[in-house]
Amino acid sequence: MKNYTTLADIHDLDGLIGEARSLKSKNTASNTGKGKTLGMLFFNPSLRTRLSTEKAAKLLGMEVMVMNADKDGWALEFEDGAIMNSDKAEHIKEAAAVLSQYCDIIAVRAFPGLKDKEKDESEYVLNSFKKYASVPVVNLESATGHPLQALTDAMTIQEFNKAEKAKVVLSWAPHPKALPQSVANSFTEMMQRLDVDFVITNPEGYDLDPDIRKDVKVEHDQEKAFKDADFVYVKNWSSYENYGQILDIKENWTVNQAKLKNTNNAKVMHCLPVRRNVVIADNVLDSENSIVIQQANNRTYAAQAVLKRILECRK
Ligand SMILES: CCC[C@H](NC(=O)CCC(=O)O)C(=O)O
Ligand SMILES: NC(=O)OP(=O)(O)O
Repeated sequence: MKNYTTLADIHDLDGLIGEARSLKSKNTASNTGKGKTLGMLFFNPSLRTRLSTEKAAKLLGMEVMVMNADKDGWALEFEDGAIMNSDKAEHIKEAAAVLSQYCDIIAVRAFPGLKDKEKDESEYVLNSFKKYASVPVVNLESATGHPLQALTDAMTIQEFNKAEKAKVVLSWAPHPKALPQSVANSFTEMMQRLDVDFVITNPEGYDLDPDIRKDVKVEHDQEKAFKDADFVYVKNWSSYENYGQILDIKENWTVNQAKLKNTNNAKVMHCLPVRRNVVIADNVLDSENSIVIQQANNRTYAAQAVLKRILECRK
């Protein structure tokens, strides 16, 4: 594994999930990454990704450097050939080349602007780092995907599944802000690689990118979708077809205990952070149905397995 920027970088999914679960059961440090440095750049906030990936790197014996690139770094120019006479102080060409001298792996978080679909879908930040860095690049959530989260989610479903073929439902839920489709996109891609019965439920106007959901069933009636579900993965995303917009939805899509009545006593998942009583009600998050904390714990081991594969590939 050279880079980990999309789920296409995973060629042996069962093996990678197995490695993550094995690392979790051992939970001991190793020297795989001794003398190596992970550099993490955050252009947006984080709790889980920042701390779990740092822990993962340190469990491998790596040094870690973290930077709030949006606050502490120079404003970066990503356009090739730009005449840099305005507010951008440094070109990604120099920034990525210099970082490649300090770090053995560069990891980047850069959310979409949600204003220009084409620009966001170009993944210009992540792909510029891939183009101009001379070391592997890891996606800590980008404009269109969150592959570390999706690997974690697959590992968690495998850990908790009791059904021969689990029914997994990705359910939209409301949110006061316009959020990326990234987590929902990567979860949707990942569920298509697992042997599960996968359904997406969202209001009209919130269908995800058809190139990502392909022929996955989309049910605009949340109650119908929840019937016999073993896992309900809850996440907000802004409209894709009315790009970046929040639409006026009359029905109540907040996931509460009453909505789980027709499920198969479903386990409820969310990548976190979660807006309580807007996205998911307290009576779900504080119940046995919720596995969001166990899910967040798995971020460390998913990241450790990915970093380990990248380091082993560099030997
Ligand atoms: C891992 C999730 C990161 C991000 N979530 C948010 O930006 C939530 C922010 C908020 O609730 O104010 C998202 O939805 O992609
Ligand atoms: N799920 C996730 O990526 O959380 P953070 O945004 O806190 O890193």
